[in-house]
This record gives sequence, structure tokens and C-alpha cells, in this order.
Amino acid sequence: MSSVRLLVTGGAGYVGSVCTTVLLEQGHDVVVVDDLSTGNAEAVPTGAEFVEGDIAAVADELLSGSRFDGVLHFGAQSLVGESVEFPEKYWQGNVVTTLALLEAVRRSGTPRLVFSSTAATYGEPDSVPITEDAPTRPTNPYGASKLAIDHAISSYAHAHGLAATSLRYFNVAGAYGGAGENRVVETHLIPLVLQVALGVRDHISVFGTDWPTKDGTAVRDYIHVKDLADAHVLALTKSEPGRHGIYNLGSGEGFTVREVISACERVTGLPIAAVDAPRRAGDPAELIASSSRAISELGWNPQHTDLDEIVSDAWEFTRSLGDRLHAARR
Ligand SMILES: NC(=O)c1ccc[n+]([C@@H]2O[C@H](COP(=O)([O-])OP(=O)(O)OC[C@H]3O[C@@H](n4cnc5c(N)ncnc54)[C@H](O)[C@@H]3O)[C@@H](O)[C@H]2O)c1
Ligand SMILES: O=c1ccn([C@@H]2O[C@H](COP(=O)(O)OP(=O)(O)O[C@H]3O[C@H](CO)[C@@H](O)[C@H](O)[C@H]3O)[C@@H](O)[C@H]2O)c(=O)[nH]1
Repeated sequence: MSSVRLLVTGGAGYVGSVCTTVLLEQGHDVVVVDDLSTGNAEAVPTGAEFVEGDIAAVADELLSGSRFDGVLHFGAQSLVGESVEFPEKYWQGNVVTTLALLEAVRRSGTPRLVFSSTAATYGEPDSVPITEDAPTRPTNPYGASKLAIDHAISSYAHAHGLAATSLRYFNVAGAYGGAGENRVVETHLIPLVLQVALGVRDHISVFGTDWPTKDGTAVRDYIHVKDLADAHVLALTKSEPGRHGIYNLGSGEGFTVREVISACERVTGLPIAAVDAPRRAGDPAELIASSSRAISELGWNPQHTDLDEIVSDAWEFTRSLGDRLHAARR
């Protein structure tokens, strides 16, 4: 793809900062907008222009002020458990905010949109691996808010000629190019387990040991964030006006929470204390992706599907945070 100008929402967050790094490496011009609600200003990659603000408040002015070739929309509230407790944060922060962005995209005539959708749109699947034709029955308000946005995007694509793509990520992990998981408050399994290895936390809580899985803990499909970033570049290249493409992205293999903890022990060479805890509200038992559609239609070719490689890259990044993590936990 020749050099283009892109607006990245949520580029101070985990996935957005890695994708921005990859886009800059490929010579594109990137403007990041982020309100730092869960991200960090220092995570915005050098070389990107940074606008601090709420997407809903600034999108219209940004997109109408100068020509953009596309928007990559990562900015969202995205915690399953929190969404059960505070659904208002998800309907407002995800749906209302994205509707404002879609209007800014329409009014400015911005031609392309790539949206961070999620495996959580499917809910508890009837069978795995999950294809894009599986029923969408979200088990939490987070997944429901993302599914509502997918529907809104479809209608904008069909009515207004937008070239739109929703990428339904499974569980993203790993690090790339000095960018990784470094949220204000961390709740994700792999970074938390690695913080135990680093001595920043005492133990990891295992949420649910009575799931109908091989060891009783929940199964997830972990995808390397660099493979995910590559899929975004392909989505920008391959999208067509008036069409909304929806693609699952995962490694195609499921790992239980206990298997992830074992992988972290293997990679770090350190023991990790785990404590059994009740199930977390809103969690499904098992999510495993079929990414066949992304492979055949986008030409996606994931290179880093091995769990130990994913954990190893995350571990290198976690160690690089070192004292900053200890300070944040004091
Ligand atoms: N991490 C995963 O495993 C995963 C899986 C599936 C989908 N997703 C989706 O990918 C996207 C990125 O996830 P992440 O893990 O990088 O999350 P993150 O919390 O690290 O990053 C989200 C970023 O968006 C910003 N943001 C949120 N609301 C905003 C608003 N209204 N205006 C401006 N900025 C705003 C936050 O400050 C943060 O920097 C999200 O849309 C999420 O739903 C993530
Ligand atoms: O301290 C912890 C944290 C998590 N888990 C479990 O580990 C698994 C993975 O949890 P987490 O890393 O929090 O990710 P998910 O809740 O599966 O959600 C991620 O993956 C989804 C796609 O599958 C995305 O939509 C979400 O945005 C993203 O946060 C789940 O079974 C959790 O219950 C624990 O047992 N202990």
C-alpha cells in the first residue's frame, strides 16, 4: 500500500500503539487520538501526531479539518467483568462514541474504516472453532455494545459507500517494537501472570475452576499482537466501498488458564503462585477462532501462533517496564 494518512483512535492503548508502530514502519502518516482513560501518553509511538481528547468531541473537527484516507478505531472500553457491573460505561463509551465517529466519517467523506470488534460478540458458542456465521449471543454488555456497533457500521457501509472492516479479535497478547500491555489498571491474564513472575504481585487468581473444559478453567485463543497489526494493514488494502467485511482473528488453538500459567512458568523459568477463585461474571467457558475467512479473503498469514513465543515477547516487554511497574503498584 502506498503511503496514506490515517486517524488511529485509542493509539495510546495496547493494540492501537502496536498497530501505529507497524503503520509508521511502513511509511504511513498517523494521527492518534486518545483520551488516556486506560492508555498512557508515553505509549504513543514516536513519529505519530498525538491529539489528547475524547473521540466523540474531536472526531468531527479532525476529519473535516484535513483529508484522511482512513480511520482505525481501537478506542473503547473493553473489560468483560467491568461491563457487567457498569453497563452504562459501555453503551455510552462504545456505542454512543462510535456513532459520533461514524457521523464524522460520513460528513467528511473519509473512505475507509477498520473497527476493533471482538470474539465477545458471539457469546458462548455452540461449537468451536467459531466462524463468522456462528450465532451472535453476547454474554456481557461489552460484547453486546461491540455487536451493536458492527450492525451500525454495516448500515453505514451499505447506505453511504464506506469501505468498512470489523476485525473480531480473540485474546490479544505479546508485544512488538517496544509497545505492549501497559494499561493504567491491568486486568488481562498474561500481563498479570507475568507481573507475578516479576514479583510485582503475590499471586494470580484463577477465575473459575468448574468450567466444562479439560482442567476446569476457561479456554481462550491467544493471538500475537504483531499478527493482528498485519491484519489491519491488509484490511485497509483489501476493503471495498459499500462493503462491510467481518473477520475473526485468532491462532486457532485454545489454552486453559492453567495452561497459560504453565507457559509463563516455562518461559520465565520462575514459579507462579495461583489461587483458585470464583468465576468472573460475563465470562464464556471457551472461545477458539476459525480465521479461515481472513486467511482466504485478506491473505492473512499469521507468523507467531506459538503460545510460548507470544508469552516470551510479552515477558520481554513486562521486564522492560521494571521499576515503573513496581512504582505503579505501591
Ligand atoms: N486486548 C484484547 O484482547 C482485545 C480483544 C478483542 C478486541 N479488543 C478491542 O481492541 C481495542 C483495543 O483494545 P486494547 O486491549 O488495546 O485496550 P486498551 O484499553 O489498552 O486501549 C484502548 C485505548 O482507547 C482509549 N480510549 C477509550 N475510550 C476513548 C475515547 N472515548 N476517546 C479517546 N480514546 C479513548 C484508551 O485511553 C486507551 O488508550 C478495543 O476496542 C477492544 O475492545 C481487544
Ligand atoms: O486475573 C485473572 C484474569 C483473567 N482470568 C481469566 O483468563 C481468561 C482471559 O481473561 P482476560 O485476559 O481478562 O481476557 P478476556 O476477558 O477473555 O477478554 C479479552 O479477550 C476478549 C476476546 O476474547 C476481548 O473482547 C476483550 O476485550 C479482552 O479483554 C478469562 O477466562 C478470565 O476469567 C483469570 O483467571 N484471572
